[in-house]
Amino acid sequence: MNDILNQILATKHEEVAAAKKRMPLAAMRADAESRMRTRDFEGALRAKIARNQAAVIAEIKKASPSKGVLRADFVPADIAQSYAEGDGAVSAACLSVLTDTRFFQGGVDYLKQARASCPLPVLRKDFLIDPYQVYESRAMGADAILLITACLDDAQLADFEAIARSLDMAVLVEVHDRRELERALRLRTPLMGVNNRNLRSFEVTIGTTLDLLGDIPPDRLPVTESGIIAPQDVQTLRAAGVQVFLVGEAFMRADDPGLALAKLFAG
Ligand SMILES: O=P(O)(O)OC[C@@H](O)[C@@H](O)c1c[nH]c2ccccc12
Repeated sequence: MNDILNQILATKHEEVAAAKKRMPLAAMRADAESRMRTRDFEGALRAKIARNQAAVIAEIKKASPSKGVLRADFVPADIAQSYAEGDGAVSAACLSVLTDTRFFQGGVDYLKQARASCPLPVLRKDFLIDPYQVYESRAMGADAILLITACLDDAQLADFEAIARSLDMAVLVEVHDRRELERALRLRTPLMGVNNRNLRSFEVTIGTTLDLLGDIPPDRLPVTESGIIAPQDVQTLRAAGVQVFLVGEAFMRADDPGLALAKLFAG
């Protein structure tokens, strides 16, 4: 069971313990609660959908444990601007920024820089295992957080969601199979992320989304995550009714990430 997810989670527990020593929970909470209003993450997705466009959550990710470094020339502010501009009528609805340093070479400053350089709502992409990190997410400026069902029990999911809501942040809940989906559906958030990548084996197939789609009730918004590389992937998923896409690698490997986004989602 010493798979990559377990290694990541063990590291997170150490990181959170250290962070609490630097800045105790009460102070972090006060910082989070003093922040200005969030940008409307769900609203930005729905605005694209209302215009009959795909709603793209464009990711800023330097590296990943499965692929190594994806982008050597990594300037988060430039990438964020490129995503926000897109090309012609096609641009990102929201951003996702990796803040994990150890496994994804991300960082808190990257999220701040990306958010400051464009008007888009920003998801903090990390492995949240402690309520402290929910406050920390808002304190660093995040408009939304990711909750990974595989990393959390039911009580934690509900608790973290409640804290996020109290801070006006959106919640993207991530699942990989039917059992996890059932648990995720007990939450209030409509944003149901289906990760096409198995976080334990790294196997990727958009079949995961196609498989689970029928079990997501119409009052929820399915978000397909990972492994969307080719226009054919987008066409297949759109034909099945998917409207929200979380894409990283395909854009990170391109010279101009916003142009790559526009090309992948053209037509
Ligand atoms: O780079 P890709 O294959 O387009 O995938 C993006 C995103 O879905 C992926 O980074 C991701 C999905 N869930 C996660 C949880 C933690 C870290 C990363 C992720």
